[in-house]
Amino acid sequence: MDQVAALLEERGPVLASIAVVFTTVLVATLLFGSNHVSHLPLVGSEYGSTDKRRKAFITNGIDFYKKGYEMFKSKAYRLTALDGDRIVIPRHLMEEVRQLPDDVININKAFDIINEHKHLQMGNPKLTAFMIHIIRGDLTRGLTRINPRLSAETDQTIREELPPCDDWTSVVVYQTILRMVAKISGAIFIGPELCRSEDYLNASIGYTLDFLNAVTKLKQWSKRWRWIGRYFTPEVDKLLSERKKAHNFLGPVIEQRRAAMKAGNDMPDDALQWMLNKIDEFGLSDEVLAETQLNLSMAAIHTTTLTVTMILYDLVVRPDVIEEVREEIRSVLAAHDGVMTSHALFEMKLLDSVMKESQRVNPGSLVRFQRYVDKPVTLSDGTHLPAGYMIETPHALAVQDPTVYQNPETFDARRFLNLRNGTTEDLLKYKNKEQHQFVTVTKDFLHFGYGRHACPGRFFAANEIKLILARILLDYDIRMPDGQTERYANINMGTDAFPDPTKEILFKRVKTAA
Ligand code: HEM
Repeated sequence: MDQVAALLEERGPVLASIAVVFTTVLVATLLFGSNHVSHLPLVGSEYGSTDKRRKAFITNGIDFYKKGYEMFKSKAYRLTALDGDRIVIPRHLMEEVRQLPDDVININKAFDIINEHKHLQMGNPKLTAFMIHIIRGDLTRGLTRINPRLSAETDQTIREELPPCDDWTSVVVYQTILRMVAKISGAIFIGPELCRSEDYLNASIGYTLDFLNAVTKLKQWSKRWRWIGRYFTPEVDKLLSERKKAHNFLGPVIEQRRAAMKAGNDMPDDALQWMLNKIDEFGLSDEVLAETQLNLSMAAIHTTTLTVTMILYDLVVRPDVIEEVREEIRSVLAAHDGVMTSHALFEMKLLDSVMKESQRVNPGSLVRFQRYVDKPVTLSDGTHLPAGYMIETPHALAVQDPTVYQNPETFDARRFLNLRNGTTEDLLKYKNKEQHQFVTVTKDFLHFGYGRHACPGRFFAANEIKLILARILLDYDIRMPDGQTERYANINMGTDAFPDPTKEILFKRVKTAA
């Protein structure tokens, strides 16, 4: 005892310092350690264990987000989704979060988790980087040059895909628009002949559906059993066999292009060629090139189709809006010698407003900006994001919040037009009112995501959507089937909402003066 007393007397200050440092490290680890999240409130805790919360999320997911939004508008919170705990980031922190580097919040790893890439043999980050490079550098930059072709393809495809419609004719909207979008996009992705082949259409349309089916079915297995569940999920085998078929179709197409290049022929101006021109620079094989084409279709075709279908469902129950939009299209075209140039499309500002309002009212997914936290980080308000967690933001709730947009429950065709030209009060107080355009991403409107990974295809999509809608509205009258006046309800699946793909509307060709 005496020895201990002597030691304490002699080394007391040193031991005390060690104790202070040890305690500080311990407290800091507990508070901000890589997996520490208890400072974030947990929505749904009343359901009990993680497994019970996960099950409750399957049926009440939307309520979880709504509750979290009401309770913690300006604070991050947690909830347990299908793949485990997620951290939901409030709108005001998005400006800060979007600037975090990719090695801190990672979109590719988020897609790996959301889309079950490991089990579906997908998710090559080099391929994704290559595809984004082509979309940004060749497709978007070339839009003004490409637009006349896109416009001609749109006119031709609408004539091909719609029946004659000499009298009122019923059309299944989603299916028809899907083929239109696949052909029109395909004309720019792979060329105007191949995009019309049924093999290409099957690959570009069917593959995405097979992929969505496989992911949905696989997710029904609990996360820890998916590696084995994959072998009992026929939808996964279907996806893999369809991928093989798509490669069998695309392989020879690529070989022919290579042979034509070697022979010094004039080469087409399409995404396949832009890819061939740059693939060596990226050190990728022709096999990966075929996969890149498939991924391009997956990113582009269904997203664009869902958007056009939603807009048509919104418009068909509002004949007065159709008339106003039509007037705008006619007067813009008159000022542009009847040609749908990129500038003419930009001038269709009411149409742009209708498109954005349709996205606001039908946000598709409740959440956006899904990222995987790869390295822990603490935000300026003290919110700690531990590594290994998924983060996201409740976009759908923000765009329907009366403090963000006035009378959010009303479909106001002119909402974004009036915000752009300053005739409505802008609750968001943007200095640059052009931020209310369809293609603009802001922390308040994340339909196309946000930050450096915001959808790179949105400029192409916006042009294509405007061209399709403008041509349909100019050449056809549309109306609901007899006796129906209500907009077709969306189908809710978990936290996503889709337009009903089975619904029909009536088309009749507008008689032009002889
Ligand atoms: C209206 C149609 C479309 C919608 C609603 C849409 C929506 C989105 C969203 C929400 C993201 C995630 C962004 C983020 O989390 O920050 C995204 C990413 C992406 N989109 Fe789109 N998209 C559309 C059309 C297209 C088209 C036409 C293309 C190709 C031409 C395309 C290519 C991509 C790619 C490659 C990414 C990944 C970007 C990255 O990882 O950096 N999208 N899109």
